[in-house]
Amino acid sequence: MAAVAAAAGTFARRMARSGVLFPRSSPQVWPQAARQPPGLLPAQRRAFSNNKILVELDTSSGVATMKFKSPPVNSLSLDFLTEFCISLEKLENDRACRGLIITSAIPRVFSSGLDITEMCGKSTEHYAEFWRAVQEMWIRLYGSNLVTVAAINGSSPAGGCLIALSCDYRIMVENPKYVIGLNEAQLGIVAPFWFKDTFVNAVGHRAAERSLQLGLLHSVPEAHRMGLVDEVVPEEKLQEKAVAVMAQWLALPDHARQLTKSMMRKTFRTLSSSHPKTPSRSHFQRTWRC
Ligand SMILES: CC/C=C\CCC/C=C/C(=O)SCCNC(=O)CCNC(=O)[C@H](O)C(C)(C)COP(=O)(O)OP(=O)(O)OC[C@H]1O[C@@H](n2cnc3c(N)ncnc32)[C@H](O)[C@@H]1OP(=O)(O)O
Repeated sequence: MAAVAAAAGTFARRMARSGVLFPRSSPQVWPQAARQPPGLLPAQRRAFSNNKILVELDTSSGVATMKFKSPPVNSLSLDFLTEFCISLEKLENDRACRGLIITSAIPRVFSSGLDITEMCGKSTEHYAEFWRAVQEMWIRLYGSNLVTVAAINGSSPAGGCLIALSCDYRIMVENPKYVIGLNEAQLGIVAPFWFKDTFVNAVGHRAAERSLQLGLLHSVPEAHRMGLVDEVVPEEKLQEKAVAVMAQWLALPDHARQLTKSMMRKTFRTLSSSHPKTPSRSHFQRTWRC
């Protein structure tokens, strides 16, 4: 318990050092981008970056694109998760931003999921901090007020799939080599219940039960058929499609869409507010035999 509290403090300090203010206090009002003072021509693009993630915000459309750029496979390390939360928080606090497209700058991989090296041979405090960061990433993304579109341009197992599932809409590139799913059971581990709930929410109970028990990684057509991804496109059309989908979602008043999203995801937010327990150090070590 003390380790979890210490981890929460460390994570909060990392976020605070970033200069990010949170939590967001009031819902945005539509349309953000139209509320620029008349006569002032704002810079159309803003960008910020760290060594894991690049973010570009087009202030004229209100749409930001977040690109994962952490070679070799965009694994979700503690640093990555921290940078992710900081970047998301910055966008949430930017009145010019209404929508976020998440994609990868690494060829063939969207994200390989949780960084396995973070879960081996580390201290209790480290596991607690890491686990806290995993939960925080999900809570913030799943509960985000922004319209979130996952433009999945590569394989996306386990935690990578969770990121996609936490978005409002998923578009995946058609490629016979790409797979997506919660494959934890194949690794001999159990997907945490909030991974499972997010999955069930997208594909329904029966499909989730089969897929999770077998730890399946689905091909793109299969993922599309079962509703794990909403749309499939050729690689060269991905960005154009993501922008078109975003425009469709942003055509609605923010407050109505946000309240609806919040209503749909409320059960999860209630669950998450109690911060599911961190697995113990011995659990990590037994799981990964390290
Ligand atoms: C106690 C814990 C309790 C519960 C946890 C439950 C929740 C767990 C969620 C997770 O997300 S666990 C992680 C699950 N992830 C995977 O199973 C993915 C494994 N990786 C792959 O399938 C492939 O790497 C790929 C993403 C499809 C990419 O394939 P590619 O052929 O392009 O690359 P390659 O396999 O050669 O890998 C390159 C390089 O990257 C390292 N790697 C891969 N995945 C991870 C990872 N998740 N974490 C850390 N490192 C990873 C891999 O070892 C290679 O390293 P090397 O070059 O040094 O050998």
